[in-house]
Amino acid sequence: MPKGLRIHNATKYFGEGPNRLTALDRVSIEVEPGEFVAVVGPSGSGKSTFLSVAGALLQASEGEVAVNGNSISRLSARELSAVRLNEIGFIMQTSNLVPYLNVLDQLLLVKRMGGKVAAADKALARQLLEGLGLHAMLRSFPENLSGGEKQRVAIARAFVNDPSVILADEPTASLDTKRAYEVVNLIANEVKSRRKAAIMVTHDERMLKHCDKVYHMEDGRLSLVR
Ligand SMILES: Nc1ncnc2c1ncn2[C@@H]1O[C@H](COP(=O)(O)OP(=O)(O)OP(=O)(O)O)[C@@H](O)[C@H]1O
Repeated sequence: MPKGLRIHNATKYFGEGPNRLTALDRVSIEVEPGEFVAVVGPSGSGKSTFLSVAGALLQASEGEVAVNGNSISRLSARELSAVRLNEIGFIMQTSNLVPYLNVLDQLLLVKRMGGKVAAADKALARQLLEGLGLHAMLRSFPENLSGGEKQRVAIARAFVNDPSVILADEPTASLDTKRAYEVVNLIANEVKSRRKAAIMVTHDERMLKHCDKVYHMEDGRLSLVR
């Protein structure tokens, strides 16, 4: 099966019987390694549900999801958790850094969740942080970082397990325009150079120029805009 992210006819229902709501309606998408796609759409259209299904946080009610060539549609909760740790990097609206860990340790914490931290892990963590312009801040704590710097740490953290897929949910929501451009540009650069399949949900049309494709979500249906 091809690498990257493949979703075929994914439908997600919430509730049952007459209260059943179709949050995702036969959604299909293929994102290749090195491809950065955006998903835009109104509030309540299903974007968060879509990212949750793509990121193994929620199972689709129907349809197929494959990550890095492996179907995740029939995995146990434990197996899904391993997929999330090893194959998916999440970047959220706010950086969600651990207040009492310095910048380097924010990344090493993720490595520790997967087992022992090797010298190569530390080297990758440093390389990512330095590539994102944080070389002078490896020992800084979150309280001493600006919003843009915190979000750059969150980007590095998403890449540190070398996942196949990067999912970003409104990563610029808490930033001013200049910082927002910087952050999206940095995500795009890392996605390209490290060959990740990446999806960004955004309300901000100005960020779309960094993306290879743009999809629109409406009433749980996904369509290609460009
Ligand atoms: N856990 C849930 N249980 C029941 N309904 C849900 C659940 N999660 C989402 N929904 C419903 O599914 C639909 C899609 O919601 P979703 O959060 O995916 O939209 P969204 O496009 O991300 O919205 P926003 O931009 O406001 O975050 C909405 O009608 C929402 O109320």
